[in-house]
Amino acid sequence: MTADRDVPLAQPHALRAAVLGAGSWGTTFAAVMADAGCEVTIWGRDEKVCRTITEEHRNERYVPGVDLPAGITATTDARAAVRGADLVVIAIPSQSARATLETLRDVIEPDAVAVSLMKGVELGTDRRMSQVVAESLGIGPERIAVVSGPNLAKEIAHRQPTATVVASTSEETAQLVAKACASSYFRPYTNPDVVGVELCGAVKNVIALAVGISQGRGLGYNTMATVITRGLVEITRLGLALGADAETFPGLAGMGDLMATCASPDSRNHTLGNHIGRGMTLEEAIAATGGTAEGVKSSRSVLELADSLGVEMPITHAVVRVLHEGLPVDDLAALLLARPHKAEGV
Ligand SMILES: NC(=O)C1=CN([C@@H]2O[C@H](COP(=O)(O)OP(=O)(O)OC[C@H]3O[C@@H](n4cnc5c(N)ncnc54)[C@H](OP(=O)(O)O)[C@@H]3O)[C@@H](O)[C@H]2O)C=CC1
Ligand SMILES: O=C(CO)COP(=O)(O)O
Repeated sequence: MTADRDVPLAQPHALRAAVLGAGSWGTTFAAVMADAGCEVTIWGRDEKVCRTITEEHRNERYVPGVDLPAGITATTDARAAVRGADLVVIAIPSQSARATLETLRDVIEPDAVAVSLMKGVELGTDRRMSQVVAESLGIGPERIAVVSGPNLAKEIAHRQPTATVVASTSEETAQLVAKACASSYFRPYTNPDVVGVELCGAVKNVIALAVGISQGRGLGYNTMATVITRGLVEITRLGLALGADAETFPGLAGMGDLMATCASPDSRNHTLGNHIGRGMTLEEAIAATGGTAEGVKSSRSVLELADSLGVEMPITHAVVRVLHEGLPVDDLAALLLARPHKAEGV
């Protein structure tokens, strides 16, 4: 059995964490870890954002209206943030992870654990983020964890309760990271299935784009339920081809996150899809959405990965055709349904 396992709530402790990324999830996860008793330093690119986090305990640009724990500091010096950190948490767009982490390879502590919060697949290499982290920081899988689940930052920033999955091939590492983020409103479960948990996080963004596009075209809940359900099937198919555990897909990182992202108007992927469905160009939709919608780029790398394994992903394929190959949005539904008869199932 490798399903999500229960983890007792952590006692406060003083792990030192560096969070790379002062965006909505980096800032929110920093607050989660501070609430769990960690000493947290955020690295951000914007001097003003860093100053207001440290001095006013606010990040109005990315987490408006939220008072952050007073102990969190922020700096524009990534190397200073990482030096001495027990945990290096990465919350920047997936496509920028490799370049950023390579500059920190020589300062990360020899026993530090890297924690990926990113939900994407690298373009050009089709690597999952834990693979990018391993290659760019030069560390083994036992020092890497992935955190993924139904974790819309805006809700968590307001301390609304949710659960998540901490995945690592090392149970010790998974437990460490789970304890570093466990609180009364944030409930981690551990899972050794890094491949499955990461794929779920990356591909659900693509499925949320498809749901958003359908809704933007005025299609209803039957269509939404069909896309979500068949979306989970194609995520599962890809995951199994990559050696993931079948039990991960109906869990928090799979069905849980898929539901949250496809249903919430706060999801950037869902929102961006909606803009496309209403007739915006991709550039207009990206600008109107703001923030990182990972599915736009990862739709292509996920499809490449699937093609390389001979795995069919019709919804992902349709999203790629609409976003990147000029297929009119009105043809999306037809493309999803115009497939030869097959029995239901993976
Ligand atoms: N928001 C959410 O609810 C959740 C997000 N995630 C995942 O977390 C990751 C980060 O997302 P999120 O925080 O929401 O994104 P945001 O768009 O809110 O913030 C992105 C952050 O990354 C920085 N950044 C942007 N481009 C680069 C670059 N080229 N190099 C280095 N830093 C860069 C931004 O800095 P600047 O402000 O200077 O541009 C900003 O600090 C994504 O993979 C996302 O899928 C996972 C779970 C929940
Ligand atoms: O991953 C998320 C929720 O778990 C956030 O989704 P978006 O990136 O679409 O906002």
